[in-house]
Amino acid sequence: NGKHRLTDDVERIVQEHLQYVREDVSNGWDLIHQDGEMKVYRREVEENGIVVDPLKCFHTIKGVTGHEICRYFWEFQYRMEWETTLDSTKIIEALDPDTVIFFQLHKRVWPAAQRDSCFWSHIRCISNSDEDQPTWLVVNYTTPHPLAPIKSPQVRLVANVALICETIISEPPLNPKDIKRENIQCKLTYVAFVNPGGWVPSAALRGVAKREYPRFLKRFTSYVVEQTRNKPILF
Ligand SMILES: CCCc1ccc(-c2ccc(S(=O)(=O)CCO)cc2)cc1[C@H]1C[C@H]1c1ccccn1
Repeated sequence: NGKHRLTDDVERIVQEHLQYVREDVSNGWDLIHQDGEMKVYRREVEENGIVVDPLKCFHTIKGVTGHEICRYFWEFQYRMEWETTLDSTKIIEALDPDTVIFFQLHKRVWPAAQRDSCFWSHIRCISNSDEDQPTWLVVNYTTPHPLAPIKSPQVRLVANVALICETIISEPPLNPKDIKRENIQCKLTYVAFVNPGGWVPSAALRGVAKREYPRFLKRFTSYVVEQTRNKPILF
């Protein structure tokens, strides 16, 4: 794909996430939610009195591929179908076929001021030779943009989010064409570093995050299972 002004930034952040996704959550992370295969962990971190808790979620979803999960997460046209925490979303620039810039208005989290976000969103397939299936990922990373001016009373949040997916095929048939959805599953890791961009009562923000992240991940993954149920498998 074509080189653009953010090519180097995208490469650097993608590589950072590929390192970070391997770090285990044994020390310093609290398990804040578990629901079947979904496990949500959080570290309590404050920067200048602002809660910036990193979040890490592991989930295994039967019947879908990592490419399908990443595709529905990245594509603009599905966003408002699964995202319940947004007032609006739009693409303000396309940098290449796999990298676009979003501008989003987030629903107000009382008593905080309304947040908006502007981030590049990049989707990529990483073929790891030893594994049979490639890794698919999406990274959303805050960036300034002339078409997303910071306008009071909205507060610009700072987000660095990655969705990294592996596809597992159990009992692979001799002919890949015979693979059925009951033989595939996606193992996903979702990491979110969100700085609310201005002071929010820490207890309130921690409560919203503890409720909203599991809800959003459950809703999003269920949405992809529904949307792909009778469609050919996208590897
Ligand atoms: C005051 C700031 C609140 C707040 C704003 C925004 C976000 C947030 C940003 C980006 C992404 S995403 O995964 O990149 C999907 C893009 O649409 C998810 C969540 C999180 C919170 C924190 C509160 C947590 C939360 C988590 C999930 C959904 C909504 N809110």
